Amino acid sequence: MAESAQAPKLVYLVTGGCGFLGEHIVRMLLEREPKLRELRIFDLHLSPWLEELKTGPVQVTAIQGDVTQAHEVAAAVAGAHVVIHTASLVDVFGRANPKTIHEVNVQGTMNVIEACVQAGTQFLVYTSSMEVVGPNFKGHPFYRGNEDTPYEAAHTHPYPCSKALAERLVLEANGRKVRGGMPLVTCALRPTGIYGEGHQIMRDFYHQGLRLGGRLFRTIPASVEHGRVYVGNVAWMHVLVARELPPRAPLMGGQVYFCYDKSPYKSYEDFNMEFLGPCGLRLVGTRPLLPYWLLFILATLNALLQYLLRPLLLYTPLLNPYTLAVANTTFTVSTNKAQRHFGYEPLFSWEDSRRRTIRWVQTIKGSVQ
Ligand SMILES: NC(=O)c1ccc[n+]([C@@H]2O[C@H](COP(=O)([O-])OP(=O)(O)OC[C@H]3O[C@@H](n4cnc5c(N)ncnc54)[C@H](O)[C@@H]3O)[C@@H](O)[C@H]2O)c1
Ligand SMILES: CC(C)CCC[C@@H](C)[C@H]1CC[C@H]2[C@@H]3[C@H](O)C=C4C[C@@H](O)CC[C@]4(C)[C@H]3CC[C@]12C
Repeated sequence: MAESAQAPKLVYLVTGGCGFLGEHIVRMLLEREPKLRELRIFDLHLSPWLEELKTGPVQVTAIQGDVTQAHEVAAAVAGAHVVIHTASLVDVFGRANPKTIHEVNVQGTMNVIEACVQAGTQFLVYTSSMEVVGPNFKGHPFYRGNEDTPYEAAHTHPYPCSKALAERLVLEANGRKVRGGMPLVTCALRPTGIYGEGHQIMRDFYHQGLRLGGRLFRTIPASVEHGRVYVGNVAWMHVLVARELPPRAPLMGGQVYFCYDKSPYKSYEDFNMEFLGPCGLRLVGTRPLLPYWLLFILATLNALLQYLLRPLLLYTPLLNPYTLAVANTTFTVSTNKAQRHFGYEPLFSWEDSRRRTIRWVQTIKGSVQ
C-alpha cells in the first residue's frame, strides 16, 4: 500500500522539448522529478538524442507536432497533469516572417491554453522572456531591476511583441475553469539571455573568432550590462515551478518570475569572453572598434539589404537595428522573488556554469585544442 502511494504518477508535457532550453528542461526533469511517470516531448523537429532517454524508468513519449495545429496540441495535452510550454519561434534576425512568428508564439500559446482547459490539465508553466519587458526601442536602461520595477515596455519587433502577447494570454488564463471544474493555474518565467551547452549564438561567435585568426573585435562599450543566466539554472527553475505550482497555487498562480542566478553582470561581449577566452579567443580593444553612429548606419543598411534581397535570398546578419539596440542597452535583473515564492536557489554556481560552458565550447568542431 505504502509503495503504491509513493509510485510516480505524474504526466508532464514539454513543448519545444528538443530546443536549446527544452533539452535541458527534459533532462533535468528526468534527473530531478521523482514524481514523474511519463514525460511527453512535443516538438516540430524531434532530435535523435531522445532515443537514449527511452531506456530509463520514466516513460518518454516523443511527439512530432506543431503548436499552431490545435488538434495536435490537444492530443498531446490529453491526460497530462502539467504542461511546460517552451516551444517558440525565437528569431530576432529576420529569418522568419512576422506572421509566422505570431502564429507560432501567440496562436500556438492560445492552442496550449485551450487544450489545457478542454483536457482538464490544471498546471501551465510558460517560458516567457526578459524581452517582454525590454530593452525597449527607446534604449532606456533597466539596471538591476525586479518584477515590480516600472519600465516602459514598448516594442515594435515581432519577436518581443509576440512573447508579450503570449505571456499576457497565459497570465489572463490563470483561474479559468478547466474540464472537471478545477481552476487553471499558470505562471510565466522570464529568462534573460540564456547561455550554456548548446547555445547557438555562442557557437557562431566562436566560429567567427576562429575565422578572424582567434580574435573578436569589441562592438559594444564594456559599461553596458546585459543580463545572462545559465541554461541549467533556467531548466531547474522550470522544474521547481512545475513542482511547487500545485501546493502553492494561490501564491504563484498568475505570477511572473525573472530567471536569475549568480552569473556576473557584464557586457554581452565581455561575458562571452568568460568562455571563449579560455578556448583561445581574444577580444580586441578596450573601446568599440567603430563608433555607435557608424554601427547604427551599418545596422540600418543591413536591414535595407535584407528587405531588398528577400525575393532572391535570406540575408540575416547578426547586426540589425534591433540586435544593436538590445546589445547596446543595459538590461540586468536583481530579484529574489523566485526564492521567496517557491524556494528557488540556483542549482549551479557561477564557477560550475562557467566550467560546464567552457567544456562544451571546447567540444565544438574546429576548436583550438
Ligand atoms: N535563448 C535565450 O536566450 C532565451 C531567453 C529568454 C527566453 N527564451 C525563451 O525560451 C524558449 C526556448 O528558447 P530556445 O533558445 O531554447 O529556442 P530554440 O529555438 O532552441 O527552441 C525552441 C524549440 O521550439 C520548437 N518549435 C518551434 N516552432 C514550433 C512549432 N510550431 N511547434 C512545435 N515546436 C516548435 C523548435 O523546434 C525548438 O526545438 C523560448 O520560448 C524563448 O522565447 C530564450
Ligand atoms: C553585432 C552586435 C552589435 C550584436 C550581437 C549580439 C546580439 C546578436 C545578441 C545580444 C543580446 C542577445 C539577445 C538577448 O541575450 C536576449 C534574448 C532574449 C530571448 O528571448 C531571445 C534571444 C535574445 C533576443 C538574444 C538574441 C541575440 C542578441 C540580440
